[in-house]
Amino acid sequence: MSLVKLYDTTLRDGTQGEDISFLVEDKVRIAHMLDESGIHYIEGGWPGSNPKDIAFFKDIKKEKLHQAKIAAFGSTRRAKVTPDKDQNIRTLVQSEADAVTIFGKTWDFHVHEALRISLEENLELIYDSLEYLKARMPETFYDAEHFFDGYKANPEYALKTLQAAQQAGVDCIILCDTNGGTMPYEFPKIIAEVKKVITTPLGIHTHNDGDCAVANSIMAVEQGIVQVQGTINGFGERCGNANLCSILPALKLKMEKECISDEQLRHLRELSRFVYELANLAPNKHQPYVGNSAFAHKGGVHVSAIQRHPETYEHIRPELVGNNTRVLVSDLSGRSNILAKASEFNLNLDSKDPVTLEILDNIKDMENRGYQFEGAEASFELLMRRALGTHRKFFSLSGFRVIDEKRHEEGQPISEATIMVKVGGKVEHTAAEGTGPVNALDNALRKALEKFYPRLKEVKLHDYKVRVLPAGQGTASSIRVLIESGDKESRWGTVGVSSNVIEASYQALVDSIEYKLHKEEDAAAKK
Ligand SMILES: CC(=O)SCCNC(=O)CCNC(=O)[C@H](O)C(C)(C)COP(=O)(O)OP(=O)(O)OC[C@H]1O[C@@H](n2cnc3c(N)ncnc32)[C@H](O)[C@@H]1OP(=O)(O)O
Ligand SMILES: CC(=O)C(=O)O
Repeated sequence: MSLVKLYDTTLRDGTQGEDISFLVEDKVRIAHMLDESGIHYIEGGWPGSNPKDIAFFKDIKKEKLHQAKIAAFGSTRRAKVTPDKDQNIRTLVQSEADAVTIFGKTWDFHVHEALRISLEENLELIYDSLEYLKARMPETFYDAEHFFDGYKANPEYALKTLQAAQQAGVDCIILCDTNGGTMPYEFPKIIAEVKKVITTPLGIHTHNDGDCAVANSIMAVEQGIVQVQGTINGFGERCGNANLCSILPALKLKMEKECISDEQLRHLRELSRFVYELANLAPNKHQPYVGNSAFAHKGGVHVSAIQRHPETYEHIRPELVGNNTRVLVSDLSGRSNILAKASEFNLNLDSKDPVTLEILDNIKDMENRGYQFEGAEASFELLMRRALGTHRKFFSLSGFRVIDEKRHEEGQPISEATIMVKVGGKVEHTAAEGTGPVNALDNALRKALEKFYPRLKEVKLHDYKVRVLPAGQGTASSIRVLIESGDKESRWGTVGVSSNVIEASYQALVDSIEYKLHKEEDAAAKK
């Protein structure tokens, strides 16, 4: 197995992505996580850009990392100054990073248009910036910006820029697909031409504008490239950078390259979610390898087959990257989906039991009426319990009333709910206010029930989604409400459907409460 060095630029190029920003403390936490995950180089930022990035390099010096090296990023010197006078180059040296990476121009068009200097002057910029840094930094890398576009426009000049970097003695020359439009089939020929004149180790840095960043990085590794740059979750400028969460398992599991350990790979999903969390973004559920849907099976035929052998519809074992197989329930289900779910919920169900078919028919009918169980597994579990006769009715509703009152044109409406419930023969009548009618109803219902079931206090409402179902009846359309609730241990989803948004919300709220009460009862029975 040959070694591929991983170079993460989440903290630099990743933050060039729209909506991505990290505090210095977040950057330090992410750096620790990347270090534990076996990443060899962590590009922490551009110290010549802003005080936050300078602070990162200062703070990270105080931290103990296991093996990762910290790299500082910048550009070649400005045209009219020598490296020792160039503020950007000086801050790179002052960062005291373990490695430095600077980008320079490869594409003659960029030299003319962006720098507005001669081609010869650009070669001088590259050479003497790198020579200066090489003498002062432990390791020096050169990002050949727009290498592939530059090569296609003027191969002779593009190679001359790489030669200037090689003459300055850099440790690695990184070929960048900066505009992200190069196609995988272009890589073998271009890299073979580079290797004819460049003996310095080569790296790859790709962007995802043509949706080929991961494929292009893999092609480059196939051509003998030894450093792969990318970001966690593919964060980065425009459409993002090459996604290391896809490249890592590809290198390890498909190409058998030495890069990180099996144990580190098993934490890949955790790493992905940690970075989403600190970026304050919802994880992409369809993300390959690490997303919630990456190993989620919906079609009945698929579910039947994976139960016989997982490899029928899974390209790797999900556990290898810290993920797991999921079975979804919908109108595309067959008996296998129902049986898999029953076993997941510890419910006894046999494939020959007529209840299995009854549940399946019920789901298909309900999905036709607008219910959706994919995001509402708790409602589905309750539906199964009802069919199996193991559902317990913890309370019954005697009635509720919700009032929304707006007293002035400019004033906020006031919402109030009253509810009457019966619990074991006792009647409870409560009222509560809320920030809206559904919140008021939720507050009143909990207030009434918490007296009997105090552990309901632990339940928090995490998400509330309303979807108008496409029946074309305007404000008289059917409404689907999906609620996500949770306690200290877990989260669960419930669903309600009605032409009345309050009724749809009530159904989803009641399912959420009943699910929690069943969960508590089952846990108590186990003890
Ligand atoms: C492909 C990449 O992702 S490269 C990284 C891009 N990332 C960023 O730009 C984020 C951080 N950038 C910044 O904070 C700012 O742009 C700074 C501090 C670096 C520079 O700010 P300013 O001095 O105001 O310049 P500005 O942002 O307008 O950039 C244009 C300048 O960069 C120069 N420049 C661009 N690329 C290079 C290069 N490779 N080498 C030297 N100079 C360069 C241009 O010639 C121009 O200088 P001029 O105005 O003197 O002609
Ligand atoms: C250097 C860099 O980030 C790029 O070329 O995309």
